[in-house]
Amino acid sequence: MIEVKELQKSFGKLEVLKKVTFTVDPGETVAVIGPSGSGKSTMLRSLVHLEEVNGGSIIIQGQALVDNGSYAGHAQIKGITSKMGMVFQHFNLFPHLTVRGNLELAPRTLKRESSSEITARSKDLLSKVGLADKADVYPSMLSGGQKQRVAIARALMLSPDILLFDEPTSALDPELTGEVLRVIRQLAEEKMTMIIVTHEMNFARDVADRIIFMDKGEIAESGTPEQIFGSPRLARTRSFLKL
Ligand SMILES: Nc1ncnc2c1ncn2[C@@H]1O[C@H](COP(=O)(O)OP(=O)(O)OP(=O)(O)O)[C@@H](O)[C@H]1O
Repeated sequence: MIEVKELQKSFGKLEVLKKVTFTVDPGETVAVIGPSGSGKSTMLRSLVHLEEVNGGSIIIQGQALVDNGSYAGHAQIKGITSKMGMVFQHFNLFPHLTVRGNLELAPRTLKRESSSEITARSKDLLSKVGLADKADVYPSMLSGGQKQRVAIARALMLSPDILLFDEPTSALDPELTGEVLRVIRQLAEEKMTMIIVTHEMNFARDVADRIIFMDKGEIAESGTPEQIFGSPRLARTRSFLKL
């Protein structure tokens, strides 16, 4: 369970998040849509402590990352964020490591399990994203869609309870988005808890259990895909979506 309460964030005088409140249940896939600059990425980055907020609370599986504007201690923050994986728009792979090296770096640094267990999981996860034959190549040899699938496999290496995606297909040529969305769809079917910031409206409609529409730092509207895409009451979303 993710609970976000009255989250506030400003960059200087610019108020980017204005008391944003929502919850995500275990196993739920939530898509976050909205115009450019509405605060979607800032909200997502706050959940994994890549941004520090100025007010409000973020409670992940009952543990407060930030409670009424006060951050938990370093160890608790590390414990909470280690349960979350993040996939970025620009993949953020390490160029000097092979695909396998990218997947295995974090688990090998943490040394929580044996080398052979780590190798076995990276092999499994590369098969899961359809890249079993790419283990030993460097990211520069891969297409954008392949890079993003490696990034998803890497995020899964630490067996996260929650996966966050920040516009995972926005940097891809249109013909490469399908292969990435297929992997995310499979994770949704497996009931991974996910928040996906996306501009892919058809994907949001097909895969999300719930859609949050952000506008000017606020949650303007939220609901099931049927409500968002079908209801005449959701006028702001419908106008944004040009429905
Ligand atoms: N580090 C920063 N310093 C100053 N302003 C920032 C910073 N990061 C984001 N902003 C500003 O905060 C606002 C919200 O940005 P954010 O990236 O969260 O929006 P977004 O909804 O994800 O937009 P997009 O769909 O274009 O990615 C924007 O006006 C942006 O310029």
